[in-house]
Amino acid sequence: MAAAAALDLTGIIQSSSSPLTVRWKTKRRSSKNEMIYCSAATFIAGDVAPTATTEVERSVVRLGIPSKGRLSDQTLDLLKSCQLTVRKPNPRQYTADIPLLPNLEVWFQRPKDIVRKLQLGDLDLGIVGYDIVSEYGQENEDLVIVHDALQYGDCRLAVAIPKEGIFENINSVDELTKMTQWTAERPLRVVTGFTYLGPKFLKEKGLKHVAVTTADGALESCPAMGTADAIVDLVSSGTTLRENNLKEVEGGTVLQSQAVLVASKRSLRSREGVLEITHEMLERLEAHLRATGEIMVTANMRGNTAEEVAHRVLTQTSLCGLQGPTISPVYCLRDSKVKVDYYAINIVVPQKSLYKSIQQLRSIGGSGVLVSKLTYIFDEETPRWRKLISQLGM
Ligand SMILES: Nc1ncnc2c1ncn2[C@@H]1O[C@H](COP(=O)(O)OP(=O)(O)OP(=O)(O)O)[C@@H](O)[C@H]1O
Ligand SMILES: O=P(O)(O)OC[C@H]1O[C@H](OP(=O)(O)OP(=O)(O)O)[C@H](O)[C@@H]1O
Ligand SMILES: [Mg+2]
Repeated sequence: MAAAAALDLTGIIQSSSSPLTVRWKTKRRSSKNEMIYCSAATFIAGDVAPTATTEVERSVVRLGIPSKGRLSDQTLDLLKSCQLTVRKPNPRQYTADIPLLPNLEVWFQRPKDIVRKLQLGDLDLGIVGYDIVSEYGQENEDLVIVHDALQYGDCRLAVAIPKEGIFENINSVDELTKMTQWTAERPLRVVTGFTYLGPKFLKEKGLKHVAVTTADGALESCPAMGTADAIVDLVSSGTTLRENNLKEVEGGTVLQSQAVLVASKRSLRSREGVLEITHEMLERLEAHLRATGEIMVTANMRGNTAEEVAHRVLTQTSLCGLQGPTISPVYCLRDSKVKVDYYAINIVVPQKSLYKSIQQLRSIGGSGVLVSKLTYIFDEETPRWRKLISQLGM
């Protein structure tokens, strides 16, 4: 349900042949009375999907990242871990750059505006929650998920109802659908910030008499206030639901979400440099995320041959590495002769089994154990890149 909007033209910035390009702002009648600004020609009323507009001439590639909220710092941290540190001259500035990617501009935007601006052609790439891509992208064919699992911002969009009262014995969407008290006159009142996904899901589940309203935050308080019967909101740990006497219902998960890298197919196909930057970002993100939680262990071990040492190592369950251990001779000079008494072992092990690995190394004669963090693990060409290329028809 789109919020009502009042159009307020603030000044014509370009008026060439056609179409007319204007700068405008709308004031949404939402609970926060938020202002939405956009530099494009098409007017977006409330949450209606934007349509393509005249694009601003530019040669740089643009990446949108969240300007605030929980994803903002985590996105900057992730990019930094991939050596893609964002350099922002001052906190109130909305643009920044990444020294390693000179042809890229970083724009700090609200998550929903990132998705809108991707569709308008004002951004080429964005990092936001999958929930926001789904809600504001509304299955737009131009949007493509480049990396679907950046491993932060984990949550799900779910239906929740009060634990007690008329819902005491209702524990699934099926049971909710079968409740007889919802009628055209007294529908199930659902409050949600997801006014596209929420109603669509409830309709697909067969709920007939539903009245959806929207609010921007603290939705969990609505049932207790008496302003809604149920909510469709993001759930992560479940604490907010629990603290507000609400419960999720079985079969009530609308979608699972985490931070994703999303792009405009149009940009990838036709804007110079977008595909190359996307490839580099994807490679770095994948290699970094692959390395997260893994560590490199190096140890010395006495032995007669590399094979003999390898045999000892490979009999231990926590010492098998990614593809097996790398074992190399350690040379020393004895009686003017080059000898090999020790072998160096390099293995990548999961961080969570570090102590077990050290114990196993010691048990087979390992000493001088060094442990180092890994920045990247680059595999062969990533399946995500191949998938993207095929989605682009390239
Ligand atoms: N409790 C949560 N745990 C993990 N991720 C979450 C949680 N709530 C939301 N998210 C994810 O983080 C994104 C941003 O949420 P966040 O609440 O930080 O920003 P916002 O709702 O846009 O801003 P605000 O709440 O300040 O208005 C969401 O779109 C979702 O993908
Ligand atoms: O399951 P939990 O771990 O308790 O997290 C869920 C809560 O997190 C989000 O709210 P947020 O903190 O962003 O506040 P907001 O409603 O103001 O956006 C979401 O809207 C839920 O209210
Ligand atoms: Mg929030």
